[in-house]
Amino acid sequence: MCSTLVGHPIDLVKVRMQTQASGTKPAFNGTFDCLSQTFKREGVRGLYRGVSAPMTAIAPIYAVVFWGYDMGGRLTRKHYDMQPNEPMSLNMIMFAGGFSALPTTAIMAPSERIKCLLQVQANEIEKGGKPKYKGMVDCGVKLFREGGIRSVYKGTFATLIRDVPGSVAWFGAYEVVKRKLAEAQGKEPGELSPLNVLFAGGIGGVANWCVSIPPDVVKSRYQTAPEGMYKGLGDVASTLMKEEGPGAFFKGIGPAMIRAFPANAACFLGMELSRSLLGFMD
Ligand SMILES: CC(=O)O[C@H](CC(=O)[O-])C[N+](C)(C)C
Repeated sequence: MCSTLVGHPIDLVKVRMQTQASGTKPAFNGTFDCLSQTFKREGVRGLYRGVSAPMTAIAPIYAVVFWGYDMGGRLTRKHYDMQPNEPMSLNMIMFAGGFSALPTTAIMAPSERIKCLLQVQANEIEKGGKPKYKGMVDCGVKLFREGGIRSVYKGTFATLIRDVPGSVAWFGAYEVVKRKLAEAQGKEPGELSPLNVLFAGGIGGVANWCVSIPPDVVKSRYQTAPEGMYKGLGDVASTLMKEEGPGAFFKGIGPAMIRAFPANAACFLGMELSRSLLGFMD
C-alpha cells in the first residue's frame, strides 16, 4: 500500500501519456509536463485519481503473486523430485515467476481496467463534460451494467501477456541480484541486509518494466477505448503502428522507470520482512 501511495501519481502520468490521442498536438510534452499540468488543473486529488482501485486490490494482488510463485516453485520441485529446502535454479525461479501471473491476473485485470478508466477520465472533464464515473465502485457497477462481466474483465489477455514475461523478469532479476550480492559478501541470500534487499527489489522492478512496456501500452489503450473502437489486441497494435509508429509502443517508459525502482524496492523489502516475521512466529 505504501508503494501504491508513493507510485500512483507517476503511474497516472504513465497511463495518461500512453492513452494520448494520436494525430492531434500531444497534450503533454513529457513526464514532468504531464505531472505539472495535472497538478495545476486538478490538484493533489487529480494526481491520485483512480488510486482506490489499486489500493483495494494491492494487498490481495501481492498475496496472490507470492502464493502463485510458491505454487510454481512447488510444481517445478515436484517435477525434478527435489526437497522443499533445496535451492531452485534460475530457470525454475523464472518458471515460478511466470506461473505466478496466471492466478494474479484474475484480480489484476479488473483492477487495471477500473484504474485506467478513472485515470484518463479527466480528459472528459477538461472538454466541459461531466465525469462518467464517480469512483471505483461506481465504475465497476456501470461497467457491469453496460457490458456484464466481459466488460469488467476487458483486457484480461493483455494483462496476461504483460505480466507473464514481466513476472519472469521481476523474480528472475531479484534472485540473480540477491545471489550475486550474497556470493560477494560470503553470505546466504537470506542473510542479506535490508539495503541489499531494497537494491535487488529495485532492479527486479526495472527488469519487469523493460519487458512490460509494449504490452502495457496496448493494454492501456484497449482498456480505456470506447466500446467497439478496436476489434481486439491485434487491431490496437496495428493501429498504433500505422498511426504513431514503433515509438508508440514505448509511451510512458519514462514514468514507468521512475516509479519502478522505489516502488518495487519497497515491495520486496516488505515481503522479506513479513516472511521473517512469520518465520519468527512459527
Ligand atoms: C505490472 C505490475 O504490476 O508489475 C509489478 C511491478 C510493479 O511495478 O508494480 C510486478 N508484478 C507483475 C509481478 C506484479
